Amino acid sequence: MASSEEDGTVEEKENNNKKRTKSALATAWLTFYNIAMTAGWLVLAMAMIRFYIQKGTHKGLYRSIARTLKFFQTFALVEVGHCAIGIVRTSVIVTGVQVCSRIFMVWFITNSIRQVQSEESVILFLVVWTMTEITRYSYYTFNLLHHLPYFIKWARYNLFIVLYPLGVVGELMTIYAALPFVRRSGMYSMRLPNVYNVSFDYYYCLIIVMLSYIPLFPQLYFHMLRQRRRVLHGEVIVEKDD
Ligand SMILES: CCCCCCCCCCCCC[C@@H](O)CC(=O)SCCNC(=O)CCNC(=O)[C@H](O)C(C)(C)COP(=O)(O)OP(=O)(O)OC[C@H]1O[C@@H](n2cnc3c(N)ncnc32)[C@H](O)[C@@H]1OP(=O)(O)O
Repeated sequence: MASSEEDGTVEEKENNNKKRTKSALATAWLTFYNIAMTAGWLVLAMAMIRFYIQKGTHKGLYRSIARTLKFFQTFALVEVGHCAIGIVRTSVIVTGVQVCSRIFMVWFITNSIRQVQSEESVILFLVVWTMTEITRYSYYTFNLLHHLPYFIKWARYNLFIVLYPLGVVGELMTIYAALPFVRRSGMYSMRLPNVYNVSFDYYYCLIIVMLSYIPLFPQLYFHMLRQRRRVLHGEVIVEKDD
């Protein structure tokens, strides 16, 4: 009897130790990840400012930062993994929609369609993304280190009110500007007849993507408004499971 109680205690201790090691590892990884991402987006901000000061135009800016942007935005896919394995308390779906829509914008629109790279709308979403990500990743970093300055917390949960819609405007205008080039070139499309007997039109796919902002964006925006109430005003919010 005594020995089984002792066994139970040893097991509990081992489990607690495992949990502590797991959470210390997770915290170490998240701290490293958030510092790297803050640095990455800061590098992008500096590169954009330097380009504009030197050239006095936004034309060519996208090409000059394309590699860094593609790297850091694509790396954000790791965040879907963070949610899936439970090391951050965020919905996989919310994070997945946010990250995938950005990756789609970078790889399948801006990177693929050279003609849109000099549009003002590209600069709009680039500036907005950069401001958001520097704030967001530095918020997570300072929060993990338990030294969160109030202005970063304030910026994280207030700036999005304006930046989120502005980013959406930039993204939608860029996709809209891409439509004529996509239609003319027939890129990423498959016409019948072909060996697979499948037809796909990227032009209509882009229209569907644009329309999908109507149901999806409000969900992301209201999610952030709920987070804002929870973090800044201490409201207890019960989120539905994924
Ligand atoms: C393939 C075809 C695709 C077609 C797509 C169709 C379109 C769909 C529409 C999409 C529209 C998107 C538009 C968008 O791209 C435009 C812009 O982004 S403009 C710029 C403005 N944007 C923003 O402000 C972004 C706001 N969004 C986000 O911050 C995140 O993406 C979001 C997932 C929404 C964040 O939600 P989350 O629930 O994570 O909020 P919190 O930051 O408050 O975090 C909750 C808790 O988790 C902890 N956490 C999260 N991540 C980390 C991390 N990396 N390290 C450490 N801790 C982390 C956080 O601290 C919170 O913890 P606690 O609960 O303890 O406080």
